[in-house]
Amino acid sequence: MSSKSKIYLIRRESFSSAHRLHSNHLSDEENLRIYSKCNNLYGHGHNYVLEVTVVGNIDGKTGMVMNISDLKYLLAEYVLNILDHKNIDLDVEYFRRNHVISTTENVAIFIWNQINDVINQQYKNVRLYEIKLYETDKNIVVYRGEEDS
Ligand SMILES: Nc1nc2c(c(=O)[nH]1)N=C([C@H](O)[C@H](O)COP(=O)(O)OP(=O)(O)OP(=O)(O)O)CN2
Ligand SMILES: [Zn+2]
Repeated sequence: MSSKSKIYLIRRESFSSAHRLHSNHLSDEENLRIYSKCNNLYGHGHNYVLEVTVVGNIDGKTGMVMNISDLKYLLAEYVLNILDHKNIDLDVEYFRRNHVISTTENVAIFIWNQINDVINQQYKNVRLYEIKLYETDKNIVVYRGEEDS
């Protein structure tokens, strides 16, 4: 027996990473003009706060949409172990290999892509709804997997 109530379940995690905002599509002058202090050669760091929201119905047998502990372990394996205490540009293959600019927008999309398929494969009645990523208290990005048509 499952309820039809649609529940949004949120897990908050934090991680510390270094990065440098630098685009291979821009000259050094343009990089400095656009990214200013964030383009400093040896980078800088952030204590990111991540809020992952999944949505689903309550399972009548467990009273849960999914066990938040399972979400915790999933985030540890696919996100935190990869990003925490790393240099995003140098240590994270997706950013290093593809020269992806490590803006909060691109890190949020990376996190979505890291866990969306895993959640869809492991949980029939749950889907990933939102990645909310705080680069600082004031700089926040929300991504819901939407693509403009
Ligand atoms: N669209 C984006 N703009 C900027 C990003 C980003 O990821 N997406 N990132 C940065 C830099 O990473 C920079 O480090 C932001 O830090 P900072 O300027 O210190 O953050 P605050 O704005 O919170 O600092 P205050 O000076 O206290 O306002 C820049 N832009
Ligand atoms: Zn930064």
